Amino acid sequence: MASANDNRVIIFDTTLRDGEQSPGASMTLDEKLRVAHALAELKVDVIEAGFAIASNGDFQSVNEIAKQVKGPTICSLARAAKGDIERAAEALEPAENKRIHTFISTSPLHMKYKLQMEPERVLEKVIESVTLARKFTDDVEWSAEDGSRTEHDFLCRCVEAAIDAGATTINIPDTVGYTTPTEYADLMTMLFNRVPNIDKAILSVHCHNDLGMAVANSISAVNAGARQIECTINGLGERAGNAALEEIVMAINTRNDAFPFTTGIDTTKIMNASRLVSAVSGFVVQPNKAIVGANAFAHESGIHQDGFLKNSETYEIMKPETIGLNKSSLVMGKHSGRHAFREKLKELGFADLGDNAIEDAFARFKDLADKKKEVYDDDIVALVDDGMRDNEHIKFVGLTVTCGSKGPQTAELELSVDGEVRSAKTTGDGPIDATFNAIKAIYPHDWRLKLYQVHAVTEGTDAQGTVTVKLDGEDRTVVGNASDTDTVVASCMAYVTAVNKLIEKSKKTAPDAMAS
Ligand SMILES: CC(=O)SCCNC(=O)CCNC(=O)[C@H](O)C(C)(C)COP(=O)(O)OP(=O)(O)OC[C@H]1O[C@@H](n2cnc3c(N)ncnc32)[C@H](O)[C@@H]1OP(=O)(O)O
Ligand SMILES: CC(C)C(=O)C(=O)O
Repeated sequence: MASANDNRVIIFDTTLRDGEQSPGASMTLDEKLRVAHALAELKVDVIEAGFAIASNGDFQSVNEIAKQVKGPTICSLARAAKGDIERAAEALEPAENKRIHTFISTSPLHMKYKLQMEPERVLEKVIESVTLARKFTDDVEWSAEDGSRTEHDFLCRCVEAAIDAGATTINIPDTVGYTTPTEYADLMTMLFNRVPNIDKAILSVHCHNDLGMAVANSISAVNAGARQIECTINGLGERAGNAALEEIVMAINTRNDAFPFTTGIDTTKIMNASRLVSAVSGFVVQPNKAIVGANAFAHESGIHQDGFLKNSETYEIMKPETIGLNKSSLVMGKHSGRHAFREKLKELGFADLGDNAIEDAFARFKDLADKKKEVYDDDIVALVDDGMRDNEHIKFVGLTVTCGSKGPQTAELELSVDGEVRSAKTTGDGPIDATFNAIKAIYPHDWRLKLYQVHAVTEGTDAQGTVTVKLDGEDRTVVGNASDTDTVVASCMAYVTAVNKLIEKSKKTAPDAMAS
């Protein structure tokens, strides 16, 4: 086991206990098991699986995790109460490695108002609870709840008594996220200096984020000799949350010169764990969240994108693969420049576009970016394709539709196919369906309509309707866009654009023998 003499920091994950205490974050048994397996893959050292006395459901979760999840030590929380400790022991019974984590408040405020106990009674409870827990396992953690607001003399007495009673880990929580990095480090130093048997236990920290300092406080305590950090995925937890596991681990990993410690964490599993916890807890990760936010490895500004493309280290201090992300993303928006635009075009399969076509498309991209928050890949494909309409095999000539409640809805369509005008008159379930049927009658194909979307680009009854059509070809999906004040005409043109793209693509991929 790690001690203050070596640099290995124990990662104690409490996503399933303190994380689940976030209002609205309750998880089902199945969800908890999935998270526990993800935590084992991440190689956390300890999983606090729940608070066994809290409910039958919590008991069952701890018990199933203890049965099924191999690798990490499995832990249950318990108050300084016989029933809590016995229930925790029962739930943990099947675990290969089990820990009972018992706690009681030690600050004057908590003892007086919450527990309504004299300090001497609290001290007795510390000894009784740790002694009882040790009957079930050699691995007992004792926490001084509200430890950072506890009087030093009393804290030292409690810690010494807990270690004497058999606690192997001593946790000093900053329960209400009140401490500061320097103050918390000094508290650790004070304990190392004043508690005579402190070398017989690992000193642990558990920080809340009420002032946004949970990660800084945790690392500062490790600098002062603590060797266990209690944390959660995505910083989930009571109120403003707990210290975020991914931030702690990546701070140690990235700034090992400043924080010369190691953890057992497989960082490539971080993203997976983060996404899972977000999905099961329903707590969306904010886009600008460190490490796992959607923007943590995304660049939109032209100057940053240019620097990043020349050397990613100009704007990235970590490699996305380190946390299990495929790659960084270049987000295209109004702040993007030509370097990123060219790169995006290459990514989208337009590697052979000439300089003029790129300039032209870039100008149209900037116009679009002024109107839209983010320009998606499909938008870029559509605007490049719009500029290449010269390659059209099928051209729109004219359309008349009859619609209304008396039906049937009919479309009379004229298209020019490779220069020859063809027409068809068809019915359908509404004017759009009738029109699309007419296109199929003129140019028969099996391609499937994947998406049909209409939105107005201007206001009023004369608004331009922009239609997006996605067609699924044999090996490629294409998008066709078109705008017109007549939505049915725009729909027809968007569909025809998509058909033209699939014809172009199938020509390019056709074997020579067939082409000749
Ligand atoms: C800082 C933390 O995160 S601590 C963990 C917080 N997590 C939770 O509370 C989630 C699970 N909790 C629960 O399900 C319930 O609170 C239970 C089952 C534990 C207890 O429920 P109840 O018996 O109804 O008690 P209730 O929650 O209303 O009050 C807590 C009682 O525990 C006492 N208590 C609180 N902490 C401790 C402790 N560490 N050791 C002993 N007693 C404690 C309180 O003084 C209070 O006692 P009282 O009933 O004599 O006044
Ligand atoms: C029970 C302890 C560890 C806790 O969650 C806290 O003090 O925040």
